[in-house]
Amino acid sequence: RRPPRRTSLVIGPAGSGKSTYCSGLYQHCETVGRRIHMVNLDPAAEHFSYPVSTDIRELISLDDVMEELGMGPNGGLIYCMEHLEDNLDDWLDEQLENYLDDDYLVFDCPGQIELFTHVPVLRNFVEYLKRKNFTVCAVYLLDSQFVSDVTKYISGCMASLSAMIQLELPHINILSKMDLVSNKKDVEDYLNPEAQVLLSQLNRQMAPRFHKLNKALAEL
Ligand SMILES: Nc1nc2c(ncn2[C@@H]2O[C@H](COP(=O)(O)OP(=O)(O)OP(=O)(O)O)[C@@H](O)[C@H]2O)c(=O)[nH]1
Repeated sequence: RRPPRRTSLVIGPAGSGKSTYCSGLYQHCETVGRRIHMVNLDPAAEHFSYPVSTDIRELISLDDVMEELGMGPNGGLIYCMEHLEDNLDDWLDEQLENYLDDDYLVFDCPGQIELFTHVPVLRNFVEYLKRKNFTVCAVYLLDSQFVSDVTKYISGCMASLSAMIQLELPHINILSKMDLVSNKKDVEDYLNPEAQVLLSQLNRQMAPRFHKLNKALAEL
């Protein structure tokens, strides 16, 4: 049996820094002599700061779908991803044949949160990769502004947790845009937060009728 091939799925909300992370990772691998290929899975992407080896837009692009089917950007995106799903066993199979077993593949995904919270497309994509003998890791980018305030922190954690549950993959959270954080100590406080501290911060900001909900969230 061949050893598993390695890949990661770069996910996270729109604008969280996925493409920038991919670009940094590409440069790092180039420097250390590791063969890496970047796969663009965003049918709406236009500019890249890394060389794209395989591009979903060769199969389908959001512009074409919106123009030809009269769909809006979100419905069109889901349509494109479902089209990809329907073409995994031919189009993507053919693309993956170009790579060697030891090559590292990185999939730069679209930022629409529904793709990794409740729509099954990415989940099915992951199952496909596993069938093809890939080990898959989820890399979840979160803008560091989400660790500047307790309500944003809860919302950021919930979105990440939802991706963890939906994809069931080894999961790495990465805080992006750390250079924009003026007080690094604030971030440290959120890395291993005490439930009780979160709860009292939440309760201070919110009306008493939310206190029971806050307690349940802080415990989670
Ligand atoms: N200051 C700073 N800006 C960053 C950093 N990472 C990303 N950005 C900026 O944030 C914006 C969005 O970054 P992208 O890498 O395009 O984010 P994305 O998640 O790929 O975006 P979508 O594909 O549209 O979902 C760009 O203007 C980047 O230059 C960072 O570490 N620091």
